[in-house]
Amino acid sequence: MLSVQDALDQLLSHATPITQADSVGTLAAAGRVLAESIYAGIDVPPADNAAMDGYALRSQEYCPGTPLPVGQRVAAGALAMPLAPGSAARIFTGAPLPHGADTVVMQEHCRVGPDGVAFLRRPTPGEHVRRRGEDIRAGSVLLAAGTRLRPQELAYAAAAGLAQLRVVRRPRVAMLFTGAELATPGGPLAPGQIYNANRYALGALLHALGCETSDFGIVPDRLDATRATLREAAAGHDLVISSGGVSVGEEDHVKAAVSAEGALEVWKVAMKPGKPLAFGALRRAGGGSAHFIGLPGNPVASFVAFVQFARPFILRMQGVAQAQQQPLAMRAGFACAHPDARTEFLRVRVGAGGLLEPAGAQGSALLHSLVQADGLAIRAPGRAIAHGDLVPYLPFSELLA
Ligand SMILES: Nc1nc2c(c(=O)[nH]1)N[C@H]1C(S)=C(S)[C@@H](COP(=O)(O)OP(=O)(O)OC[C@H]3O[C@@H](n4cnc5c(N)ncnc54)[C@H](O)[C@@H]3O)O[C@H]1N2
Ligand code: MOO
Repeated sequence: MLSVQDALDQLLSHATPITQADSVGTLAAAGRVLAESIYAGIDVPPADNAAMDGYALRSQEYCPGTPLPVGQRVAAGALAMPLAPGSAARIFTGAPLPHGADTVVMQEHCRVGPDGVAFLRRPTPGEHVRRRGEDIRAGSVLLAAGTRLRPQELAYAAAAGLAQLRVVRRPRVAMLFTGAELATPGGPLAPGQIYNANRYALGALLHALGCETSDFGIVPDRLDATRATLREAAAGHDLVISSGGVSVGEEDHVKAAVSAEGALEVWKVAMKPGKPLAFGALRRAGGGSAHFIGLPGNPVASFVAFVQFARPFILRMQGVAQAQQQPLAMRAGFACAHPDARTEFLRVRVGAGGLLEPAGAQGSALLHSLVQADGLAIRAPGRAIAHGDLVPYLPFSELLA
C-alpha cells in the first residue's frame, strides 16, 4: 500500500501546468490563479496622509496650553498647501498631510477656541500619519504567479490600480460515473438502484475550484461505449475524473477502457476511507493526453479522495505551489483507542470549547457523517488518539474558498 503522502507526491509530479491564460477584469478574477507575477506601478498610499480626523502640526511647535491658529482645512481627495510656520491644519482621515506637518492629533485630544486649536497631550512625531508607500512600494512584486486570488488579493491589486489580471485558463474537467445501480435524481428509482450522489459533491467541489465541467453522466455498461466516452472526454478536457469501479470487482469497464485508451495505475492508498485510487492518462487523437483520476464509488471515500488528491492536483495544474490543504492543530474531544495501519480521515465537528467530536457513524457509505461534520481529523497510521490530544484538522470551509 502507498502512504497518503507518497500517493499525493506521485500524483502532483504528473500535474502538467496549464499554459494558456485569460485577461479578466479584477472583479471577475476571484478564485482564479495568477498566470504571471504582478508589479506595483505606484506607491500606496501615494502620499503621507492622516489616519485620524483631527489637526496636523509640526510636533516641535507644540506648546502646552497654547493654541495654534488653524490655517487650512484639508479633506480626503483635496490638495494641501504647505503648513505655514506656527499654524495647524484641520485634517480628515485619508487627507494628504500638508508639507511641513509631521503629526496628527485626533480631535478628541484637541480643544478649539477663538485663538485656534490647543492640544491636550504632547504629540509624538509620526503619530497618526500613514506614510507614502507603507502598504505597497512602487516597483515591488505585488503578487507572485501562482497566487490564488481571494477577495483580499483582488483589493490589493485594485489598490495598486490594476483593472485587468492575467489568470490561468480555467481547468476543463470531465466527470463520469460508473455503476449499473445508479439513477439520476429527478427520475424514478427502479428496484436495486440508488441515486447518483457523487455527481453533486464532485460538481460543486469542481465549481468551487473554478473549473469548467462537463458531465458525461453514467457510463454505458459496454467496453466499446466506455472507450468512446473516454475519447470524447479526453479530447476537450485537461482532466477526466470518474467515480466508482476502481476496487477489485470486475463489474465496470472503466479500468479496462482507460488502459486501452492510454495508461492506468490502480493504487491501494493506506487511508480510510478512500483506499482504492486510479490514476492515468488518456491519449488524444491529435497528440497529447488528458489526465485521468478514478475516485472510489463509496460517497465518503469519493469525497475524501477528491479533497486529498484531486483538489491539490487541480490547484497544481493551475500553478499553485502550496496545493495541499494545510491542517490546523485542534484538540480531540474523543478517543480512538484501536487504530489500524491506515491514515484515517475522521469526520468531526467542532464542539463545545473548541474540541473536535465525531460527526456520526464513520462508514464510508454514510453521507450523514459528512453532512454533520465541519471537517476531517487525521489519525496517523497505527497511532491512537487520546482525549485532549492535538490532532491535525482540515476544515471544510476551505473547500469552498
Ligand atoms: N473485495 C474488496 N472489496 C472492496 C474493497 C477491497 O479492497 N476488496 N475495497 C472497498 C472500498 S475501501 C471501497 S471505497 C469500494 C470502492 O469501490 P469502487 O470504487 O469499485 O466503487 P463501486 O464498487 O462502484 O461502488 C462502491 C459503493 O459506492 C456506491 N456508489 C458508486 N457510485 C456512486 C455514486 N455515484 N453515488 C452514490 N453511490 C455510489 C456503490 O453503489 C457501492 O455501494 O470498494 C470496497 N470493496
Ligand atoms: O475507501 Mo473505502 O471507502 O476505505 O471504505
